[in-house]
Amino acid sequence: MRGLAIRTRGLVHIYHVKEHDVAALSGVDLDVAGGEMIGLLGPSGSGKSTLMSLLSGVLRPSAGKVFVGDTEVSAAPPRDLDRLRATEIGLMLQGAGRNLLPNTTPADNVRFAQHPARRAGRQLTDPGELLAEVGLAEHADRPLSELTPGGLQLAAIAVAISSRPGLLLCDEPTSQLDHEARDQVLAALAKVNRVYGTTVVLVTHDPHVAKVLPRTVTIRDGRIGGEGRSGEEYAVVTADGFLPLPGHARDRLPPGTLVRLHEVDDHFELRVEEP
Ligand SMILES: Nc1ncnc2c1ncn2[C@@H]1O[C@H](COP(=O)(O)OP(=O)(O)OP(=O)(O)O)[C@@H](O)[C@H]1O
Repeated sequence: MRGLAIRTRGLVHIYHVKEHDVAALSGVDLDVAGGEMIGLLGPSGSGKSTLMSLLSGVLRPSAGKVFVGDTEVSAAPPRDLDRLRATEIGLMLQGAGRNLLPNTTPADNVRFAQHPARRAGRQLTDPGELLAEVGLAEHADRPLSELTPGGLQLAAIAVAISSRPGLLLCDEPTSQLDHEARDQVLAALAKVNRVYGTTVVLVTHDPHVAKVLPRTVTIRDGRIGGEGRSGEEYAVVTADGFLPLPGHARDRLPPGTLVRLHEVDDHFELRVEEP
């Protein structure tokens, strides 16, 4: 039962588009302990999917480093990345269908997904057992077309964990599901995390999902804009000493506002200098 830790330092990613460059991430320092389950939150376009692609080695950062366990993903040669994704990093793309082969069954999908891990010499769990773990025992050999949207998402989870990876990355696993299906998907992910110690990182826009996660990290404008721990919101000091303001404070403290940081007994106070 080993979950892989994540460490990113000074992570920058720039997309080069024809006429201009887009800075999707502008210096992300993120630490996730092995065996944690965290949510990545943030407005559309803030850089969450880019961060997931960098963690899985699908993209290489423009600058900075990504470590997953002992592997420096940001510097690993393609062959090592292929092996890592076949065995140690499970990736669930947004939309169940993108993770599944159509016109087949959940069991066929898991079996197919296990090929690369089998070639890498990994000991593998029986597809039926994996599907039972996520709650799909009765649907293992049914055509995918008979599954509900929630069932398809559970099948996608089984595919993503088919090699028993140490890290599971899920992009919006509960989007477009009704409440019951959302809770089943969340329960399946929590089980993978709890029973196998797999580190789980999931992107979500759903406040309900964010609320039930022990830790959330909010990405804003390509940086870590804050963290939530058991429902409490925190700002996070960056490696170079910056402190991003939480969204609600930003509205009241426009750029250029002068503030003073006072140390008072055992805490700090932020005082706004009146113009
Ligand atoms: N392939 C690409 N080429 C150019 N720009 C891109 C590309 N992918 C993302 N971007 C830009 O990078 C920034 C971050 O995008 P990203 O998809 O990582 O954000 P996101 O937080 O995942 O958004 P969403 O919640 O809408 O999925 C955005 O400005 C986006 O337009």
